[in-house]
Amino acid sequence: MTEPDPTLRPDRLPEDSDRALRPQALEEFVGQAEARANLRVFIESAKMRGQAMDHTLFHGPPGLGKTTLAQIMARELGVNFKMTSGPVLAKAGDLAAILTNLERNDVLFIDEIHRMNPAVEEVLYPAMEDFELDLVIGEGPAARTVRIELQPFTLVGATTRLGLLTTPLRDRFGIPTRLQFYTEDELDLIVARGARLLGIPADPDGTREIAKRARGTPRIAGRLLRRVVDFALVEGDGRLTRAIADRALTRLGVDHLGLDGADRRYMMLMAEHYGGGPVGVETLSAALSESRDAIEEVIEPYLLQQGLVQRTPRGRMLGQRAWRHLGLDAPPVPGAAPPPQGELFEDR
Ligand SMILES: Nc1ncnc2c1ncn2[C@@H]1O[C@H](COP(=O)(O)OP(=O)(O)OP(=O)(O)O)[C@@H](O)[C@H]1O
Ligand SMILES: [Mg+2]
Repeated sequence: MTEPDPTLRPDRLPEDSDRALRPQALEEFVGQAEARANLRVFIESAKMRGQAMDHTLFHGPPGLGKTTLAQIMARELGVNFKMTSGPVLAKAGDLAAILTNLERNDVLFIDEIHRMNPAVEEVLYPAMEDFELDLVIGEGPAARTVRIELQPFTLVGATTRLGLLTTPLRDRFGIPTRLQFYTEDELDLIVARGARLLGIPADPDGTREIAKRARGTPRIAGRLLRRVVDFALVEGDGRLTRAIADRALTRLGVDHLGLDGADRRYMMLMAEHYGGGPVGVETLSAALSESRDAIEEVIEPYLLQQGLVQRTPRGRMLGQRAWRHLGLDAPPVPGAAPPPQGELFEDR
């Protein structure tokens, strides 16, 4: 089985740390209109009050802008941005050290907050609630607790798996914000902006072609843009046209819905081996040699959003649209009316 091209997956790659395409201000951030409008109000209000903004949780599939929004928040609030992640905070002391070093109203960003060690999470509760830290000094009978006052701060958490957050942690976020997949129009704006920043002239139907095939995800849009620019420079005349975009994306294995090899393998497996389902995620995971997490976090959210796959209590099912996309006939549903198109008693 060939490995999927990492360009096409929303997972993080080193090239994402390239700041060129990352929006720096809320004004520049395209899409997520509702979240953006609300954040604007909460940021302005915190500034007017001179207080730390309420703790904010961003959740949603990878590559939709959680980290970007956290950085923008700090910049708009005019405070420092400190960043860490759940798996990195091994001991309670690691988090305590970070918290005691925060300045007034700073933003502390904890990525993958669902992967925090429970002992570390306990430290976070009083810190979030009362800006206090309870530290245990010494061991055994001599151990005592000291309370340390912290500067007020804003915790910004990010997670791709809201369901894995403990209830007490989730309840301590005043501003939970779900990020949605982007529309084609929004991605078109993002790609056009990216082309401008990369200094490449672009036709409107060239950027549109990338937007259509970016799987609703700005991170993928940015990567596809870079690859199309490579083709435009080497095989075209340096202009991002629809023809160049189509040729580049087809060469990368991105189909016209933006699905890549891993998406199609997932759908084909369901169609050919399980009659379209229902089939359990563990079974799919074993058959595809993909981790269950990768299937649930990376592959499925977009397929679900597009109505290509459905989640049922008995497992995953292929939608009608997926059968059509794969160019296959869906099996007849027992007891259902025959399909409207074609002859009623057509001999098949
Ligand atoms: N609204 C947007 N407009 C333009 N570019 C965006 C937007 N949102 C995200 N991006 C770009 O997409 C890339 C991914 O964004 P980001 O790293 O913030 O995603 P994420 O949600 O934190 O992903 P992960 O779950 O993997 O951490 C970044 O390079 C950023 O420049
Ligand atoms: Mg991130």
